Amino acid sequence: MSKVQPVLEIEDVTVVYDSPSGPVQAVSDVNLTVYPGTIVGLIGESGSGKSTLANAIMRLLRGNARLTKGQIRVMGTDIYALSKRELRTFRWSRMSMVFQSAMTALNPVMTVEKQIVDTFRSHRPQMSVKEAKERARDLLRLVRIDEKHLRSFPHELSGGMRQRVVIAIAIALEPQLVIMDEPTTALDVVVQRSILNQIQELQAERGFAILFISHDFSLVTEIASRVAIMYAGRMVENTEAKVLLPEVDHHPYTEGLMRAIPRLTYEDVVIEGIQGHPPDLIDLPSGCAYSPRCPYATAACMEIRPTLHRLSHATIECHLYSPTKEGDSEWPAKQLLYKSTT
Ligand SMILES: Nc1ncnc2c1ncn2[C@@H]1O[C@H](COP(=O)(O)OP(=O)(O)OP(=O)(O)O)[C@@H](O)[C@H]1O
Ligand code: NI
Repeated sequence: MSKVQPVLEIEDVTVVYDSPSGPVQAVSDVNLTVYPGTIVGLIGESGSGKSTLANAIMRLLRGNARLTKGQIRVMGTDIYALSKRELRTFRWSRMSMVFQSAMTALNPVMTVEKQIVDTFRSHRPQMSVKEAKERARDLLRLVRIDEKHLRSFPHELSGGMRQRVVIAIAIALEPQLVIMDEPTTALDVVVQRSILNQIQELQAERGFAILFISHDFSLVTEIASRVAIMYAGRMVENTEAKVLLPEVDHHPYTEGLMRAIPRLTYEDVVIEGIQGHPPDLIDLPSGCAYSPRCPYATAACMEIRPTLHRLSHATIECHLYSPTKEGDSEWPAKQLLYKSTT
């Protein structure tokens, strides 16, 4: 089998926000690879660094944000080695992003048609206005919006329609990678469902890869084949989605997220949240960032930062899965906890 070139390779990426109280470590030593035509989910609670990582990939870090370490390659190209001009052509034609709020992504004083036509014309100057208009009509049809809305302004559309327009613009130039940062969060459940189906259909038809960001665990496991889990700026686990089951070994944080999904019992809905709060990103603990909340944590976890351990179904950054800890009571062990609780 020949080696498939990944669409996205993130290597040891660290992003810091400078703040008056010190550097905020929003993303720390993150690694991630996305292959063509796949959907990778990125989850983690609010403030875990998901959007910061997305902006770093798109080279959209602004103001006090700095990429201090690492490399990001899209289709083999180092995004940070591109000139400004090269980056402009690269963005939207090779990689694009769907932001959470369609209102901020769209120009309020421009018709839908004009926005799509402009996207084509700015990247493909040789394309005639007539052809760009035809393409705009095709795109709207693709996202199932009546072509009469070509003449609509964003405020004349429903939230769901606006997000469909944003998705249409994101895939207009046929990029190989589309980053979707909470693309349906602002919408009600029914619209959310229909847009999600639409995203899956478009992806299957056009074959682009998606990095799908969400804090909704069940949504992500439904749409993605792999799931990357962030905690306090670190990617603590990268797993196949289909093995996200209670009986399979995962990071304790992933286990906590799984337990936090509402489950129907005979009488009631049981939601077991994760106790405690994420750490202060200005003053990260020296050991495992999750240790203060982790039911398995030992003194060693508080002091020594775990490294990534490769299991057959997942890569997990946790001392539980270190092969060298055996027989050493200093290190956490799952069996002990299971025994004590059953
Ligand atoms: N401009 C900024 N200056 C300082 N800190 C920032 C800035 N922007 C974000 N942060 C901090 O960086 C961390 C990561 O934020 P980020 O928005 O990437 O998280 P997120 O996982 O996308 O969260 P959410 O689910 O709420 O969108 C947070 O602690 C946030 O407070
Ligand atoms: Ni975010």
